[in-house]
Amino acid sequence: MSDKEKAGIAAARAALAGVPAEPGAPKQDAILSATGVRRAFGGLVAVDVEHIEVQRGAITALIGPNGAGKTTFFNLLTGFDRPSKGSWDFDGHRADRMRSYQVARSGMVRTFQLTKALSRMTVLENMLIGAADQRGERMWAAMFRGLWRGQEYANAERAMELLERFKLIDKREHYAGELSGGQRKLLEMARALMLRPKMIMLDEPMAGVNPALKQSLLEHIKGLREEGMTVLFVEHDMDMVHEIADWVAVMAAGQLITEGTPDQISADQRVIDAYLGAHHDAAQH
Ligand SMILES: Nc1ncnc2c1ncn2[C@@H]1O[C@H](COP(=O)(O)OP(=O)(O)OP(=O)(O)O)[C@@H](O)[C@H]1O
Repeated sequence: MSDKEKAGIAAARAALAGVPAEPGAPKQDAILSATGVRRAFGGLVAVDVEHIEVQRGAITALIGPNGAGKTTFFNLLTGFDRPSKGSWDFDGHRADRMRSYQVARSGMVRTFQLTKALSRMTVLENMLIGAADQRGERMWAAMFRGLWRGQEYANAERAMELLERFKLIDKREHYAGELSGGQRKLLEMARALMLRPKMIMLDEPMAGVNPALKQSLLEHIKGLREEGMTVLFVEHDMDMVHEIADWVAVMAAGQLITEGTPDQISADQRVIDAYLGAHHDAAQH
């Protein structure tokens, strides 16, 4: 483990050291703070989170059995769905009324459970599309060709740097559809970084990834914390949660049932009950 990595972990863990292991616990420096977030689909309440704070610069795992509401909560926070009620601040700004592209631009960027890589476009084109919601996509940019071009070159340079870092550089002219599941996950993470986010939200980054690439993905995620980024990820694989999470939040039936360090969470009877109670298949997921 490098010194930089050790320092990153130490800072994140120190910030969380005094935080009580209970739902909604206040954090020393919360980058995200949400209150009263509820989303119902007809009679089904998918999300009903009273309060949650996410510590800046830490890696937080969001776990819970299938159908607990984790993806729906991600969708709400990132503007891909609208809550029935609730409000939240991201990095000091009210974010619950923002559209998804505004959320991304404010520094909260997510990936999806099923990657959204466009299979009939090349890896490099996928990267450039990831940045497109900055200047290029806006109408006015077309009127200032020079500006737009400048942005494009900067984007291409950033894209190449990231492809190098994620070991996808040799694939840049390949169609994304030719990549393996794991490589697609890497591409999705690289693409999210085009926007230089403050917080990155990963929805099941390890699903469908072979063991060899898993380790590499883990290292990339740890690397994000070293750079000062905040990471919030949904994951079923408890080994992975143990290996990289500084903090764990647990959802069940739409609610945040508890929070704590990975060790505290594994020993928590409510968590054991939530997993074993409703969905026996969750452990194999
Ligand atoms: N668009 C929708 N319309 C109706 N019901 C929905 C919709 N999206 C989610 N749900 C329901 O909301 C509940 C929470 O689903 P969600 O996908 O958020 O759970 P999850 O914790 O992410 O599950 P998993 O771990 O399986 O991905 C589920 O009962 C699901 O069927």
